[in-house]
Amino acid sequence: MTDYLLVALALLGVLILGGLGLVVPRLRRRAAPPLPQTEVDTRAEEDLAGPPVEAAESDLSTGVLVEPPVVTAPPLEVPEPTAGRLVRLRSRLARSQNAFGKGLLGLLARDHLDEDAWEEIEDSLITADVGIDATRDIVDRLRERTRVLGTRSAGELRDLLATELVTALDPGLDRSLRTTGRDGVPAVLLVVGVNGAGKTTTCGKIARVLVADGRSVTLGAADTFRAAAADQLETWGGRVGAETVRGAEGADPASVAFDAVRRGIDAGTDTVLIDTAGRLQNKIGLMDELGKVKRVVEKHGPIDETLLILDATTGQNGLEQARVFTEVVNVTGVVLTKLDGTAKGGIVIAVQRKLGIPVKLVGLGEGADDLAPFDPAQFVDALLGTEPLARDA
Ligand SMILES: Nc1nc2c(ncn2[C@@H]2O[C@H](COP(=O)(O)OP(=O)(O)OP(=O)(O)O)[C@@H](O)[C@H]2O)c(=O)[nH]1
Repeated sequence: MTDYLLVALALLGVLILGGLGLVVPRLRRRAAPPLPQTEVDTRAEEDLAGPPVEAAESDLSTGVLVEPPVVTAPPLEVPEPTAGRLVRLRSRLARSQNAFGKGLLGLLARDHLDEDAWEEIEDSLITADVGIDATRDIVDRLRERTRVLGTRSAGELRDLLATELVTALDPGLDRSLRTTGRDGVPAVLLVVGVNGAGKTTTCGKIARVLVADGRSVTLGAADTFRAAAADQLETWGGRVGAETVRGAEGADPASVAFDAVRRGIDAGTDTVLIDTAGRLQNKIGLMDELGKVKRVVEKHGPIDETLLILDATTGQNGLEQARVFTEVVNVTGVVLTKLDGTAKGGIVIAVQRKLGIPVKLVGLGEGADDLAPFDPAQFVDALLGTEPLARDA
Protein backbone atom coordinates (compact mmCIF):
# COMPACT_ATOMS: atom_id res chain seq x y z
CA MET A 1 0.00 0.00 0.00
CA THR A 2 2.82 2.32 0.98
CA ASP A 3 4.58 1.40 -2.29
CA TYR A 4 1.49 2.37 -4.32
CA LEU A 5 1.32 5.68 -2.42
CA LEU A 6 4.99 6.50 -3.20
CA VAL A 7 4.59 5.71 -6.92
CA ALA A 8 1.42 7.92 -7.07
CA LEU A 9 3.24 10.84 -5.41
CA ALA A 10 6.19 10.47 -7.83
CA LEU A 11 3.83 10.53 -10.84
CA LEU A 12 2.08 13.63 -9.48
CA GLY A 13 5.44 15.41 -9.09
CA VAL A 14 6.44 14.63 -12.71
CA LEU A 15 3.10 15.93 -13.97
CA ILE A 16 3.40 19.22 -12.01
CA LEU A 17 6.99 19.87 -13.22
CA GLY A 18 6.05 19.08 -16.83
CA GLY A 19 3.13 21.50 -16.64
CA LEU A 20 5.35 24.30 -15.33
CA GLY A 21 7.81 23.68 -18.15
CA LEU A 22 5.08 24.35 -20.68
CA VAL A 23 3.68 27.45 -18.96
CA VAL A 24 6.88 29.41 -18.10
CA PRO A 25 8.17 29.86 -21.66
CA ARG A 26 4.73 31.19 -22.60
CA LEU A 27 4.87 33.69 -19.77
CA ARG A 28 8.36 34.74 -20.90
CA ARG A 29 7.16 35.26 -24.47
CA ARG A 30 4.27 37.41 -23.24
CA ALA A 31 6.70 39.64 -21.37
CA ALA A 32 8.13 40.91 -24.71
CA PRO A 33 6.82 44.37 -25.86
CA PRO A 34 3.72 44.19 -27.99
CA LEU A 35 4.48 43.98 -31.68
CA PRO A 36 2.52 47.04 -32.93
CA GLN A 37 4.35 49.28 -30.46
CA THR A 38 7.73 48.03 -31.72
CA GLU A 39 6.71 48.71 -35.30
CA VAL A 40 5.75 52.31 -34.53
CA ASP A 41 9.04 52.93 -32.71
CA THR A 42 11.11 51.53 -35.53
CA ARG A 43 9.34 53.66 -38.08
CA ALA A 44 9.88 56.77 -36.02
CA GLU A 45 13.60 56.03 -35.88
CA GLU A 46 13.66 55.35 -39.60
CA ASP A 47 12.09 58.72 -40.20
CA LEU A 48 14.75 60.43 -38.17
CA ALA A 49 17.73 58.42 -39.21
CA GLY A 50 16.73 57.54 -42.76
CA PRO A 51 17.90 54.47 -44.67
CA PRO A 52 20.79 53.36 -42.38
CA VAL A 53 18.36 51.01 -40.51
CA GLU A 54 19.34 48.22 -42.88
CA ALA A 55 23.01 48.90 -42.30
CA ALA A 56 22.40 48.81 -38.56
CA GLU A 57 20.82 45.37 -38.87
CA SER A 58 23.74 44.07 -40.87
CA ASP A 59 26.09 45.51 -38.27
CA LEU A 60 24.41 43.39 -35.66
CA SER A 61 24.60 40.26 -37.75
CA THR A 62 28.24 40.65 -38.71
CA GLY A 63 29.41 42.36 -35.55
CA VAL A 64 31.33 44.87 -37.70
CA LEU A 65 30.95 48.55 -36.91
CA VAL A 66 30.26 50.65 -39.96
CA GLU A 67 32.04 54.02 -39.89
CA PRO A 68 29.59 56.96 -39.92
CA PRO A 69 29.59 58.78 -43.25
CA VAL A 70 32.36 61.38 -43.41
CA VAL A 71 30.79 64.82 -43.65
CA THR A 72 33.31 67.05 -45.37
CA ALA A 73 33.05 70.73 -44.52
CA PRO A 74 32.96 72.98 -47.57
CA PRO A 75 36.43 74.36 -48.31
CA LEU A 76 37.24 77.72 -46.76
CA GLU A 77 36.83 80.65 -49.07
CA VAL A 78 39.71 82.91 -50.00
CA PRO A 79 38.36 86.47 -49.94
CA GLU A 80 39.42 88.97 -52.56
CA PRO A 81 42.28 91.27 -51.58
CA THR A 82 41.05 94.64 -50.34
CA ALA A 83 43.43 96.83 -52.32
CA GLY A 84 41.73 98.47 -55.28
CA ARG A 85 38.25 97.23 -54.38
CA LEU A 86 36.69 100.67 -54.69
CA VAL A 87 38.07 100.99 -58.21
CA ARG A 88 36.83 97.50 -59.10
CA LEU A 89 33.38 98.23 -57.66
CA ARG A 90 33.02 101.72 -59.12
CA SER A 91 30.27 100.64 -61.50
CA ARG A 92 28.12 99.98 -58.40
CA LEU A 93 27.94 103.74 -57.98
CA ALA A 94 26.19 104.07 -61.32
CA ARG A 95 23.05 105.56 -59.80
CA SER A 96 24.97 108.30 -58.01
CA GLN A 97 27.11 108.76 -61.08
CA ASN A 98 24.04 109.89 -62.99
CA ALA A 99 23.48 112.70 -60.49
CA PHE A 100 27.09 113.81 -60.28
CA GLY A 101 28.77 112.80 -63.51
CA LYS A 102 25.94 113.39 -65.92
CA GLY A 103 23.91 115.97 -64.01
CA LEU A 104 26.54 118.22 -62.49
CA LEU A 105 29.09 117.97 -65.26
CA GLY A 106 26.33 118.68 -67.77
CA LEU A 107 25.44 121.86 -65.90
CA LEU A 108 29.05 122.96 -65.64
CA ALA A 109 29.52 122.45 -69.37
CA ARG A 110 26.95 125.13 -70.22
CA ASP A 111 28.11 128.07 -72.28
CA HIS A 112 27.12 130.63 -69.71
CA LEU A 113 27.42 129.91 -66.04
CA ASP A 114 24.95 132.53 -64.93
CA GLU A 115 23.18 132.85 -61.60
CA ASP A 116 20.51 130.33 -62.61
CA ALA A 117 23.11 127.78 -63.62
CA TRP A 118 24.88 128.09 -60.26
CA GLU A 119 21.57 127.69 -58.48
CA GLU A 120 20.87 124.54 -60.44
CA ILE A 121 24.31 123.22 -59.53
CA GLU A 122 23.52 123.93 -55.89
CA ASP A 123 20.16 122.15 -56.14
CA SER A 124 21.80 119.10 -57.70
CA LEU A 125 24.25 118.79 -54.84
CA ILE A 126 21.51 119.14 -52.24
CA THR A 127 19.39 116.54 -54.05
CA ALA A 128 22.38 114.20 -53.95
CA ASP A 129 22.34 114.53 -50.12
CA VAL A 130 25.59 116.47 -49.87
CA GLY A 131 23.90 118.63 -47.25
CA ILE A 132 23.19 122.36 -47.30
CA ASP A 133 26.34 123.65 -45.57
CA ALA A 134 28.73 121.51 -47.57
CA THR A 135 26.90 122.41 -50.80
CA ARG A 136 27.27 126.13 -50.13
CA ASP A 137 30.99 125.71 -49.43
CA ILE A 138 31.56 123.65 -52.56
CA VAL A 139 29.63 126.01 -54.85
CA ASP A 140 31.19 129.17 -53.37
CA ARG A 141 34.68 127.81 -53.88
CA LEU A 142 33.87 126.62 -57.40
CA ARG A 143 32.50 130.03 -58.34
CA GLU A 144 35.50 131.76 -56.88
CA ARG A 145 38.01 129.54 -58.62
CA THR A 146 36.32 129.67 -62.02
CA ARG A 147 36.25 133.47 -61.71
CA VAL A 148 39.87 133.80 -60.61
CA LEU A 149 41.23 131.22 -63.03
CA GLY A 150 38.91 132.18 -65.86
CA THR A 151 38.35 128.46 -66.32
CA ARG A 152 35.97 127.52 -69.10
CA SER A 153 36.81 124.21 -70.70
CA ALA A 154 34.65 121.26 -69.65
CA GLY A 155 37.74 119.29 -68.62
CA GLU A 156 39.05 122.06 -66.40
CA LEU A 157 35.67 122.58 -64.76
CA ARG A 158 35.37 118.87 -64.11
CA ASP A 159 38.79 118.87 -62.46
CA LEU A 160 37.85 121.83 -60.30
CA LEU A 161 34.63 120.12 -59.21
CA ALA A 162 36.54 116.93 -58.43
CA THR A 163 39.06 118.84 -56.35
CA GLU A 164 36.30 120.54 -54.37
CA LEU A 165 34.48 117.27 -53.73
CA VAL A 166 37.66 115.57 -52.55
CA THR A 167 38.41 118.54 -50.29
CA ALA A 168 34.88 118.27 -48.85
CA LEU A 169 35.66 114.63 -48.03
CA ASP A 170 38.65 115.64 -45.91
CA PRO A 171 41.28 113.37 -47.50
CA GLY A 172 43.69 113.87 -44.58
CA LEU A 173 41.52 111.89 -42.11
CA ASP A 174 42.93 108.63 -40.75
CA ARG A 175 40.76 105.88 -42.24
CA SER A 176 42.79 102.90 -41.12
CA LEU A 177 41.11 100.25 -38.97
CA ARG A 178 42.79 99.50 -35.67
CA THR A 179 42.80 95.75 -35.85
CA THR A 180 46.08 94.84 -34.18
CA GLY A 181 45.95 93.73 -30.58
CA ARG A 182 48.61 94.15 -27.93
CA ASP A 183 50.12 92.13 -25.08
CA GLY A 184 48.35 88.95 -26.11
CA VAL A 185 44.96 90.65 -26.15
CA PRO A 186 43.24 90.82 -29.55
CA ALA A 187 42.07 94.11 -31.00
CA VAL A 188 38.37 94.54 -30.26
CA LEU A 189 35.98 96.06 -32.81
CA LEU A 190 32.47 96.92 -31.75
CA VAL A 191 29.89 97.23 -34.52
CA VAL A 192 26.84 99.39 -33.79
CA GLY A 193 23.93 100.85 -35.73
CA VAL A 194 20.16 100.68 -36.15
CA ASN A 195 18.39 97.47 -37.16
CA GLY A 196 18.58 96.68 -40.82
CA ALA A 197 21.47 99.06 -41.52
CA GLY A 198 23.59 96.06 -42.44
CA LYS A 199 25.51 95.44 -39.20
CA THR A 200 25.62 91.65 -39.33
CA THR A 201 26.39 91.58 -43.03
CA THR A 202 29.11 94.17 -42.55
CA CYS A 203 30.62 92.21 -39.62
CA GLY A 204 30.82 89.23 -41.94
CA LYS A 205 32.37 91.29 -44.71
CA ILE A 206 34.90 92.87 -42.34
CA ALA A 207 35.86 89.42 -41.08
CA ARG A 208 36.63 88.51 -44.69
CA VAL A 209 38.62 91.72 -45.19
CA LEU A 210 40.69 90.88 -42.12
CA VAL A 211 41.18 87.26 -43.14
CA ALA A 212 42.18 88.42 -46.64
CA ASP A 213 44.80 90.58 -44.95
CA GLY A 214 46.14 87.56 -43.06
CA ARG A 215 44.52 88.07 -39.67
CA SER A 216 42.66 85.58 -37.52
CA VAL A 217 39.21 86.60 -36.30
CA THR A 218 36.74 85.68 -33.55
CA LEU A 219 33.16 86.86 -33.98
CA GLY A 220 30.86 87.76 -31.09
CA ALA A 221 27.12 87.49 -31.79
CA ALA A 222 25.95 90.04 -29.23
CA ASP A 223 22.84 90.80 -31.29
CA THR A 224 20.79 88.44 -29.15
CA PHE A 225 17.61 90.33 -29.97
CA ARG A 226 17.13 88.93 -33.48
CA ALA A 227 17.39 85.15 -33.31
CA ALA A 228 18.64 84.72 -36.87
CA ALA A 229 21.44 87.26 -36.46
CA ALA A 230 23.73 84.78 -34.67
CA ASP A 231 23.12 82.10 -37.32
CA GLN A 232 23.78 84.65 -40.03
CA LEU A 233 27.05 85.70 -38.39
CA GLU A 234 28.11 82.10 -37.83
CA THR A 235 27.57 81.37 -41.51
CA TRP A 236 29.71 84.34 -42.53
CA GLY A 237 32.44 83.30 -40.09
CA GLY A 238 32.33 79.64 -41.09
CA ARG A 239 33.05 80.52 -44.70
CA VAL A 240 36.45 81.95 -43.79
CA GLY A 241 37.25 79.81 -40.74
CA ALA A 242 36.37 82.39 -38.08
CA GLU A 243 34.80 81.06 -34.88
CA THR A 244 31.56 82.64 -33.65
CA VAL A 245 30.78 82.97 -29.95
CA ARG A 246 27.06 83.12 -29.29
CA GLY A 247 24.60 82.97 -26.41
CA ALA A 248 21.06 81.76 -26.04
CA GLU A 249 18.33 83.79 -27.69
CA GLY A 250 17.65 86.83 -25.54
CA ALA A 251 20.88 86.36 -23.56
CA ASP A 252 22.63 89.37 -22.10
CA PRO A 253 24.54 90.95 -25.03
CA ALA A 254 27.26 92.14 -22.66
CA SER A 255 28.01 88.62 -21.45
CA VAL A 256 28.21 87.31 -25.03
CA ALA A 257 30.57 90.16 -25.92
CA PHE A 258 32.68 89.40 -22.82
CA ASP A 259 32.83 85.69 -23.70
CA ALA A 260 33.81 86.50 -27.27
CA VAL A 261 36.81 88.55 -26.16
CA ARG A 262 37.72 85.85 -23.61
CA ARG A 263 37.61 83.27 -26.38
CA GLY A 264 39.69 85.52 -28.65
CA ILE A 265 42.33 85.83 -25.94
CA ASP A 266 42.36 82.06 -25.29
CA ALA A 267 42.51 81.21 -28.98
CA GLY A 268 45.15 83.87 -29.63
CA THR A 269 43.22 85.53 -32.46
CA ASP A 270 44.24 88.92 -33.80
CA THR A 271 40.83 90.58 -33.84
CA VAL A 272 37.49 90.14 -32.10
CA LEU A 273 34.51 91.59 -33.96
CA ILE A 274 31.35 92.13 -31.93
CA ASP A 275 27.97 92.50 -33.63
CA THR A 276 25.40 94.28 -31.46
CA ALA A 277 21.64 94.82 -31.60
CA GLY A 278 20.52 98.28 -32.58
CA ARG A 279 17.08 98.70 -31.13
CA LEU A 280 16.58 102.42 -31.10
CA GLN A 281 13.54 102.27 -28.85
CA ASN A 282 14.86 105.19 -26.87
CA LYS A 283 18.17 106.74 -26.08
CA ILE A 284 18.20 105.58 -22.46
CA GLY A 285 17.64 101.92 -23.41
CA LEU A 286 20.32 102.07 -26.06
CA MET A 287 22.69 103.82 -23.73
CA ASP A 288 22.10 101.18 -21.06
CA GLU A 289 22.65 98.27 -23.42
CA LEU A 290 25.63 99.57 -25.37
CA GLY A 291 27.11 101.20 -22.29
CA LYS A 292 27.03 97.84 -20.51
CA VAL A 293 28.57 96.00 -23.48
CA LYS A 294 31.35 98.58 -23.56
CA ARG A 295 32.00 98.45 -19.79
CA VAL A 296 32.03 94.67 -19.67
CA VAL A 297 34.24 94.26 -22.74
CA GLU A 298 36.68 96.82 -21.35
CA LYS A 299 37.34 94.53 -18.40
CA HIS A 300 39.61 92.73 -20.86
CA GLY A 301 41.13 95.95 -22.22
CA PRO A 302 40.14 99.00 -24.25
CA ILE A 303 37.90 98.78 -27.32
CA ASP A 304 40.10 99.58 -30.29
CA GLU A 305 37.48 100.58 -32.80
CA THR A 306 33.75 101.31 -32.69
CA LEU A 307 32.22 101.28 -36.14
CA LEU A 308 28.85 102.86 -36.79
CA ILE A 309 26.98 101.20 -39.64
CA LEU A 310 24.81 103.62 -41.58
CA ASP A 311 22.41 102.81 -44.41
CA ALA A 312 23.15 105.34 -47.18
CA THR A 313 19.62 105.04 -48.53
CA THR A 314 18.14 106.54 -45.35
CA GLY A 315 19.81 109.85 -46.18
CA GLN A 316 19.45 112.72 -43.76
CA ASN A 317 17.12 110.67 -41.46
CA GLY A 318 19.90 108.18 -40.93
CA LEU A 319 22.11 111.04 -39.84
CA GLU A 320 19.79 111.90 -36.98
CA GLN A 321 19.83 108.30 -35.74
CA ALA A 322 23.58 108.24 -36.13
CA ARG A 323 23.97 111.18 -33.85
CA VAL A 324 22.31 109.25 -31.00
CA PHE A 325 24.91 106.50 -31.30
CA THR A 326 27.77 108.97 -31.28
CA GLU A 327 26.42 110.32 -28.01
CA VAL A 328 26.27 106.85 -26.47
CA VAL A 329 29.55 105.28 -27.61
CA ASN A 330 32.81 106.70 -28.85
CA VAL A 331 32.38 106.02 -32.59
CA THR A 332 35.76 105.94 -34.32
CA GLY A 333 34.64 105.21 -37.87
CA VAL A 334 31.57 105.03 -40.09
CA VAL A 335 30.71 102.27 -42.55
CA LEU A 336 28.24 103.53 -45.12
CA THR A 337 26.30 100.58 -46.53
CA LYS A 338 24.04 100.22 -49.59
CA LEU A 339 25.74 102.99 -51.56
CA ASP A 340 24.94 100.85 -54.58
CA GLY A 341 21.25 101.35 -53.91
CA THR A 342 21.11 105.15 -53.93
CA ALA A 343 21.57 108.06 -56.29
CA LYS A 344 22.54 110.13 -53.28
CA GLY A 345 26.21 109.34 -52.94
CA GLY A 346 26.73 112.83 -51.58
CA ILE A 347 25.64 111.44 -48.20
CA VAL A 348 29.28 110.49 -47.58
CA ILE A 349 30.17 114.18 -47.46
CA ALA A 350 27.22 115.01 -45.19
CA VAL A 351 27.97 112.14 -42.80
CA GLN A 352 31.55 113.13 -42.27
CA ARG A 353 30.76 116.77 -41.95
CA LYS A 354 27.84 116.34 -39.54
CA LEU A 355 29.39 113.64 -37.38
CA GLY A 356 33.03 114.68 -37.67
CA ILE A 357 33.94 110.98 -37.96
CA PRO A 358 35.76 109.47 -40.97
CA VAL A 359 33.93 107.12 -43.31
CA LYS A 360 36.30 104.16 -43.28
CA LEU A 361 34.49 101.58 -45.40
CA VAL A 362 31.65 101.59 -47.90
CA GLY A 363 29.21 98.80 -48.75
CA LEU A 364 28.57 98.47 -52.47
CA GLY A 365 26.40 95.39 -52.74
CA GLU A 366 25.15 92.21 -51.10
CA GLY A 367 28.06 90.09 -52.31
CA ALA A 368 30.54 88.76 -49.75
CA ASP A 369 33.36 91.01 -50.91
CA ASP A 370 31.28 94.07 -51.77
CA LEU A 371 32.84 96.17 -49.03
CA ALA A 372 35.64 98.56 -49.88
CA PRO A 373 38.05 100.72 -47.92
CA PHE A 374 36.96 104.28 -48.54
CA ASP A 375 39.25 106.56 -50.52
CA PRO A 376 38.03 110.12 -51.27
CA ALA A 377 39.82 110.56 -54.61
CA GLN A 378 38.78 107.16 -55.96
CA PHE A 379 35.24 107.75 -54.76
CA VAL A 380 34.99 111.13 -56.49
CA ASP A 381 36.42 109.65 -59.68
CA ALA A 382 33.76 106.96 -59.54
CA LEU A 383 31.02 109.54 -58.95
CA LEU A 384 32.13 111.74 -61.81
CA GLY A 385 32.88 108.86 -64.12
CA THR A 386 36.44 110.08 -64.59
CA GLU A 387 39.46 107.84 -65.00
CA PRO A 388 41.60 107.92 -61.86
CA LEU A 389 44.91 107.78 -63.70
CA ALA A 390 43.90 110.52 -66.15
CA ARG A 391 43.06 112.88 -63.33
CA ASP A 392 46.06 112.04 -61.19
CA ALA A 393 48.44 112.40 -64.15
N1 LIG B 1 22.57 96.43 -51.68
C1 LIG B 1 23.19 96.30 -50.53
N2 LIG B 1 22.60 95.61 -49.53
C2 LIG B 1 23.26 95.50 -48.35
C3 LIG B 1 24.53 96.08 -48.13
N3 LIG B 1 24.89 95.81 -46.85
C4 LIG B 1 23.89 95.08 -46.30
N4 LIG B 1 22.90 94.89 -47.19
C5 LIG B 1 21.65 94.18 -47.01
O1 LIG B 1 20.89 94.79 -45.99
C6 LIG B 1 20.05 93.83 -45.35
C7 LIG B 1 20.14 93.96 -43.84
O2 LIG B 1 21.42 93.56 -43.43
P1 LIG B 1 21.73 92.96 -41.97
O3 LIG B 1 23.19 92.76 -41.92
O4 LIG B 1 20.86 91.82 -41.65
O5 LIG B 1 21.29 94.19 -41.07
P2 LIG B 1 21.45 94.36 -39.47
O6 LIG B 1 21.78 95.79 -39.24
O7 LIG B 1 22.38 93.36 -38.90
O8 LIG B 1 19.99 94.09 -39.00
P3 LIG B 1 19.52 93.58 -37.53
O9 LIG B 1 20.20 92.30 -37.25
O10 LIG B 1 18.03 93.47 -37.70
O11 LIG B 1 19.93 94.66 -36.57
C8 LIG B 1 20.50 92.47 -45.88
O12 LIG B 1 19.59 92.06 -46.87
C9 LIG B 1 21.85 92.76 -46.51
O13 LIG B 1 22.17 91.91 -47.58
C10 LIG B 1 25.13 96.84 -49.21
O14 LIG B 1 26.21 97.41 -49.13
N5 LIG B 1 24.40 96.89 -50.37
